[in-house]
Amino acid sequence: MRNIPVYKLGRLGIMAPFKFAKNPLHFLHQGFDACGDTFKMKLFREFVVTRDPGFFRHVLQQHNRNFKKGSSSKMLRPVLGNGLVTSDGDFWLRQRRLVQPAFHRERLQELFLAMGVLTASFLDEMEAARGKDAVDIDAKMMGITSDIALKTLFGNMTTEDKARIYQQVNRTQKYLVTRVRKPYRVPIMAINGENRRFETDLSYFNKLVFEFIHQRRISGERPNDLLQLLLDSIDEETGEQMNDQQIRDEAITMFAAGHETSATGLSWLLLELAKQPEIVAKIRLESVIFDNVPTFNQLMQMPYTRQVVEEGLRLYPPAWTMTREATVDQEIEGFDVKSGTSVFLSVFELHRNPNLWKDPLTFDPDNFNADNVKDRPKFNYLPFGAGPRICIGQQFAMMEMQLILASLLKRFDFEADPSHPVGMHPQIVLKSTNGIKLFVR
Ligand code: HEM
Repeated sequence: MRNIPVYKLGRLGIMAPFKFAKNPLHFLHQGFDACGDTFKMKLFREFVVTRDPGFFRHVLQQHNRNFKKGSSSKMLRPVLGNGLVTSDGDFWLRQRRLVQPAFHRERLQELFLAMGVLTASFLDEMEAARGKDAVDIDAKMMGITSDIALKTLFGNMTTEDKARIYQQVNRTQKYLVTRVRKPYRVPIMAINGENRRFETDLSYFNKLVFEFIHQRRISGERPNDLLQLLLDSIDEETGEQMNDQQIRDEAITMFAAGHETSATGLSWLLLELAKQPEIVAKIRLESVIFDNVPTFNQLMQMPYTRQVVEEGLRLYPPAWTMTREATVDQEIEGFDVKSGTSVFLSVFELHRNPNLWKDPLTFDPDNFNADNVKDRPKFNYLPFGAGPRICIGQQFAMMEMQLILASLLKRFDFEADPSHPVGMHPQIVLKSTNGIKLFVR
């Protein structure tokens, strides 16, 4: 068996956690440059970091039972509870069986109607920005995708509650990421009010969600949204249903997993397309079949738009990393991996791995034309993960991103703001440093 190359952090190793916290993408990239597609490094504790598709296959699919979610999910548990993203083992399997039917194709087609209505009014909102100062496109995308997530999950909600949720989600994410990336700040957070604010945000959010569940149970109404599907779902084997706490955990998990990911993916795409008029022209050619926003069937007739979204998720994968913890000693791709090892699967680097992609840094939707897709091994491209824990909302997200992208580009031109440089700033999802600003024309 081979030894895993060690990423030597040198005499400045003591600074490594700070360097990692400041720019994790650059830090890891240097590791791959120095060691190849898999390496070991010690950052508070030992990690195996990889961009080797064989490793992804082993961990996510072939031997997925040899791993658990590990410390990454512990960080999210205070907010997501024991929902699909954070649970493991039999409990996870049972929940997955209960939630899966909510994402069947016919259900999604029904949810698509709500997405279309919200996208149409979003276009009118964007109209107000035409010809004015550059807009914060991240904020706009978070606005529409959280509107869609809240509507498809809970039905109607007041504007005030929506605005508060939006603000709290941002704060909560920063809080959780800081605790993991900068553990030296944890004691400060206990005294500077950050812990207290987090608790207050969370209890407001919980109260709101439990109230939604309660109201729905007593109202006798049965709207077509995800909350209703969660309330109705029955485990076929045991006949059991979810209690309020489980429904709360799954609903918040879907909200958390399901809107910032799509929003970030769309923001990066719009920034990229602001530099790619030929690609925009091709999307517009496909868009002649609809007027304002496409129907579900029209969207299915727009393969190039789909390719553009897929390429966006390659170069800017919102879920830029997945982590697991080995639960047994094992051999992975010839390497000896001990039980308890944390494995850091870098989706970002997998998608830019020069050994797997021709011109990996060039935005090229033809990477996803039928011929190229046919010839590509499945584990070279994993924006939604793989194996039993593959993203449950994959189809929902693809539909949503194509719908919003095609509708926006049909009506508007976007232009980057040269006075606002953009860098990548990975948090739980691959955010930008200071937001993305675009002129709307
Ligand atoms: C562009 C948008 C999205 C991306 C890139 C994305 C990516 C991912 C990835 C990579 C995973 C696997 C994580 C792992 O194995 O550790 C995942 C899991 C998950 N995603 Fe998504 N996701 C997106 C949208 C959504 C949406 C719209 C929903 C729900 C409405 C959703 C709900 C979930 C859930 C519940 C899981 C956990 C599944 C399980 O462990 O059984 N995601 N997602």
